[in-house]
Amino acid sequence: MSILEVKNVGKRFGGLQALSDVNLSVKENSVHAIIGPNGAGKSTLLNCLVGKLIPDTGSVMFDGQSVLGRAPYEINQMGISRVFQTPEIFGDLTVLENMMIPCLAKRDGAFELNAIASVMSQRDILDKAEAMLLEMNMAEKRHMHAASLSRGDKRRLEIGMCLSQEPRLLLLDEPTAGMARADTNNTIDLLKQISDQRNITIAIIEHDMHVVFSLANRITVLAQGTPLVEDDPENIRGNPKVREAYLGETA
Ligand SMILES: Nc1ncnc2c1ncn2[C@@H]1O[C@H](COP(=O)(O)OP(=O)(O)OP(=O)(O)O)[C@@H](O)[C@H]1O
Repeated sequence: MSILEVKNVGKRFGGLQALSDVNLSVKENSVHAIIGPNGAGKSTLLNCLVGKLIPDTGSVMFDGQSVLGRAPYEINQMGISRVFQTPEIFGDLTVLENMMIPCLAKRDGAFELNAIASVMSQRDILDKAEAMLLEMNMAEKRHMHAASLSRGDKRRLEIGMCLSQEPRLLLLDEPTAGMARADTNNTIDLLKQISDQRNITIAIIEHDMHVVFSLANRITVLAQGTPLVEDDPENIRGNPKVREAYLGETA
């Protein structure tokens, strides 16, 4: 069963047709990668899924409900959580305080940063944040300032913060961009663990084919704003159309 259905989506920026006739069906509990050369429209598509952009044409349905016209926070509350290319964490707060923010937002629907101090004593929020840090293998770093974490750990923290909102669909925009190989491999292992142990669907935009083929069980290739092919990884790997679209990029 599909949890996300994109039908005939088009998006134009002035004279540039960034997306045209995009159809995408993401199966529940799958890891679905969206790949394609630079400028293919991957980020534009992702932005259409989370309410940052409104497509000119087509529909985007999540779990049977349209996301179009809804604000990003409403789409988030529907169960779609997004991890950005640059980690969106609060560098001046500790790892634990960062993790408490989405736990608070999940419980209360909103949060204020200065409320963190007063909720340090609230057992349920603290317990939830600590449990998530344990799951993310970051418990021993709970009192470090988030700014001092390695790139891989910042990403790990941000993924944990997204999961605290208990999303059904996790969207990842190049989660390993700029990482050293060791951090990339740790992130792959973390995402595998999340996919195996949680009732969650993952959609990932990624340039690193090592990451794509390590994680994805379905791949959509975008080229010039249109899906070129959607298939299982083993069929994508040797597809001549995909190789041609990448024009020498590793596919
Ligand atoms: N806000 C915007 N205004 C004008 N043009 C835009 C805007 N956003 C994206 N574009 C253009 O739309 C096209 C698709 O861009 P997009 O960022 O979606 O591609 P991408 O596949 O994510 O590329 P990359 O892999 O380099 O991140 C590009 O030609 C880009 O320059």
